[in-house]
Amino acid sequence: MSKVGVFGANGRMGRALVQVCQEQRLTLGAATVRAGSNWLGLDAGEVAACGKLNVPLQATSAEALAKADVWVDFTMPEPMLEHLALAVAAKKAMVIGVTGLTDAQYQELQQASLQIPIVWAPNMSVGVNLLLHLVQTAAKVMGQTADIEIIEAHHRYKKDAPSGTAMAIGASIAKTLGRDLADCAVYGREGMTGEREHKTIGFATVRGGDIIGDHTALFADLGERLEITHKASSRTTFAQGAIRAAMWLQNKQPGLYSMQQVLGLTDLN
Ligand SMILES: NC(=O)C1=CN([C@@H]2O[C@H](COP(=O)(O)OP(=O)(O)OC[C@H]3O[C@@H](n4cnc5c(N)ncnc54)[C@H](OP(=O)(O)O)[C@@H]3O)[C@@H](O)[C@H]2O)C=CC1
Ligand SMILES: O=C(O)C1=N[C@H](C(=O)O)C[C@H](O)C1
Repeated sequence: MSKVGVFGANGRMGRALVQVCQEQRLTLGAATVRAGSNWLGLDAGEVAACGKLNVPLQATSAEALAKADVWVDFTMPEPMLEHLALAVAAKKAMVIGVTGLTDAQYQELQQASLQIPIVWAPNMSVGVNLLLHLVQTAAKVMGQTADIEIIEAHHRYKKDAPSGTAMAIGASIAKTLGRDLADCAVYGREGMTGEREHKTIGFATVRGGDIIGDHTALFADLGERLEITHKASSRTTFAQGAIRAAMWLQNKQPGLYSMQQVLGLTDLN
């Protein structure tokens, strides 16, 4: 069984990942935090409130990477790319949940996947990955006449917008309708915007409190509307998905794999 390593183990998702490793009796090989962090040396299990695991939080380094077989990263784009370079050098598999990547950053991730196996997904929950299929069916049936809007809500601490999941929903719908999301996306509206342009896909972002993550794809036509909504009520759902991906990566060849592949959802449509 692979030993799991967690980058950013003091973060919201980092702590959820340590908890899930403990619940599933997996071996947490190492857990890292940024160099100079106040959390250095604390026990990863105690920080995650799941009991002492005798895994001290350490700074990310080649030495730390050697302690696990597969590394999970829910940090931020820039540190994630630094972690990725270390993983490539050490030939370690990676599960990456970081969102808000620029095109150039995503291309770096793709390049790294020529050398190591990587799962990257903006949302690791089963429900959202199913939703990504359901919206394709809705788009096929209603997408030519309905107005399509994607609404997402997250906690006050979230740094990127729209969420990575909202972007993936938009991309999935646009692809089904033969549209280019870069051309048809509208990110928020203000002032005298004029009437809605029919073939656009709108995005609305809500930020507040401790909302874990809500996403709605709205297909609004004249006389009726369809709303497909997913609401996460715990970060555990994302962490369980990530750990499932980590186990799935065992003995995989280098490549960039999706959560759809991990969950066996690739031939639903
Ligand atoms: N794919 C999915 O299913 C999900 C994806 N996410 C994504 O995961 C990411 C993290 O979310 P969340 O856990 O809420 O965020 P947090 O802010 O709670 O955690 C971020 C972690 O990254 C570390 N970090 C940030 N900047 C740096 C840096 N420059 N160098 C080293 N470490 C750094 C933080 O360390 P420090 O405390 O020292 O700053 C912390 O450990 C986001 O991109 C989010 O969108 C979230 C949930 C689900
Ligand atoms: O930052 C978060 O919290 C989340 N981010 C992901 C995203 O940007 O889609 C997934 C999830 O909704 C939680």
